[in-house]
Amino acid sequence: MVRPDVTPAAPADEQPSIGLIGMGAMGKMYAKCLSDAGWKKINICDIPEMYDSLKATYKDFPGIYVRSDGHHVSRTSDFILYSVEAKLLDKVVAQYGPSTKVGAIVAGQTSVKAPERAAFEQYLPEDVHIVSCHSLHGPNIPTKGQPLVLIKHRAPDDALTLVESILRPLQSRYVYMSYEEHDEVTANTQAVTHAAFLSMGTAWASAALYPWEHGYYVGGIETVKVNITLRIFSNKWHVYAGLAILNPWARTQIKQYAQSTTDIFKLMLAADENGLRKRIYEAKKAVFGDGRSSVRRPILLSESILDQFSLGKKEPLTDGNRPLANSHLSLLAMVDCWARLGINPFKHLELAATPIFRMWLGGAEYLFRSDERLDAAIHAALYDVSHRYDDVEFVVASRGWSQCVSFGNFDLYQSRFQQTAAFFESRFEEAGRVGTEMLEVIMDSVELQDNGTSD
Ligand SMILES: NC(=O)C1=CN([C@@H]2O[C@H](COP(=O)(O)OP(=O)(O)OC[C@H]3O[C@@H](n4cnc5c(N)ncnc54)[C@H](OP(=O)(O)O)[C@@H]3O)[C@@H](O)[C@H]2O)C=CC1
Ligand SMILES: O=C(O)C(=O)Cc1ccc(O)cc1
Repeated sequence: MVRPDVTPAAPADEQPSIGLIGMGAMGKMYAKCLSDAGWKKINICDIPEMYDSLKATYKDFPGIYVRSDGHHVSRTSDFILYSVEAKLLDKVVAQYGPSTKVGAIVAGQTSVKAPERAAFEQYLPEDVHIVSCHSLHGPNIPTKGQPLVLIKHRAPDDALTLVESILRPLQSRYVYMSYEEHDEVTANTQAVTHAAFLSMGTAWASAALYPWEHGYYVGGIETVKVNITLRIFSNKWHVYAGLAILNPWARTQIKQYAQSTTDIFKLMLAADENGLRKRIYEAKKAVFGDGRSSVRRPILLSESILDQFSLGKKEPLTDGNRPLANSHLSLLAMVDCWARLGINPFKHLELAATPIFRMWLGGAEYLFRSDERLDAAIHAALYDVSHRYDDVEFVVASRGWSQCVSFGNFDLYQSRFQQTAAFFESRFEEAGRVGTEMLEVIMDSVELQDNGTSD
């Protein structure tokens, strides 16, 4: 029996055997980190066709054993983590779940938990435990300090302690939730945030416009929009499709985002200044408070920091000596959507924010905390038509993504995603590098603030 508080310093015969099924981006990240830390019995597999290439990749990794399939991994491991596509999970667990070793603990890395829970409950034998997890960040972000959700679903306390011990080398911050809480929170944070960036990408691709090349989307929060959009489209489509389509809460959030976008755009077209100001300022009050009592320190995105990460080599277009105003429809709609759904994004920020959600909330806060900036956006939305072409594409794109998610259509999602991704593909390498640097610098500056050392 393995001690629940075991560490990688323990002799190999006292260590738990760890099983990783699915050796894509996330499986690889976990294998490397756990092996580097000194866990000595890590069984891995992907689909059988990948066996030889996995053997070659891991030949020099101490403690990593490539197995022929998930049956072998399941039969030999005390802790088994499935890191496969959400849509395939049911099939994969149906196949290998019944082979799980008696008394083992099973987890899933799946970004959406409703189908994972159903598959585990249906196919795992009664004599195995379920303690699931979810790293709330992509595979290219350092794991240290990032939220790692742990879900003790069907297990004694000791099983949770053992999972904590096994995953401790990631140095992530454990966040404890139930399966239901997980899906509600990630619908509020990830799914609706992705809807905004997917819509921006599709809008720019539909307009055949590389946003950083024309001086409009250069510098400040425009840099966040461009870099995160490209980051999302360079990731795997199935990650975003799964967490939006299979999450029972997500379609409501994404639908409201598209509705907020449309409603605001109608007020813009009607040049209804009173109506638009009222709606935006009510949303601001609901999400950011009345400005008199600041309950928390702002995220503080700094223009000077963000400017360093712009993909655009052009100077931003200006109006006199100010940067050209943008309606920031995507951000106005985001805050309106949070307000209408009664979502408090700051509650999620403290508990379970992904780096992308943190950046997006930072962008919203940057715009909404300053009445001067917000008024400039409202004024541009009503009277400056230079962004109208982009805004109309954005409305169409956001409704298209919402429909695609509510139809639950994976094929349509894949086509939409890949079509837009193809438009941006030539810049993925640069955008990935610059985007990672940007996220790291912003996360470091947040850490400094949290430690009270930024002043
Ligand atoms: N990427 C991200 O940013 C994050 C992803 N996640 C979640 O983690 C999970 C994995 O994502 P990610 O690693 O990015 O995706 P990948 O597509 O990179 O990896 C999934 C892997 O599982 C393999 N697989 C499929 N079927 C089987 C099987 N029967 N036996 C063994 N392996 C199989 C796939 O093979 P094949 O390609 O041939 O299908 C693929 O190599 C998903 O559920 C995702 O939602 C969670 C946090 C962040
Ligand atoms: O940070 C984000 O929202 C990302 O896009 C990366 C990501 C994708 C899927 C997850 O389950 C967790 C993180």
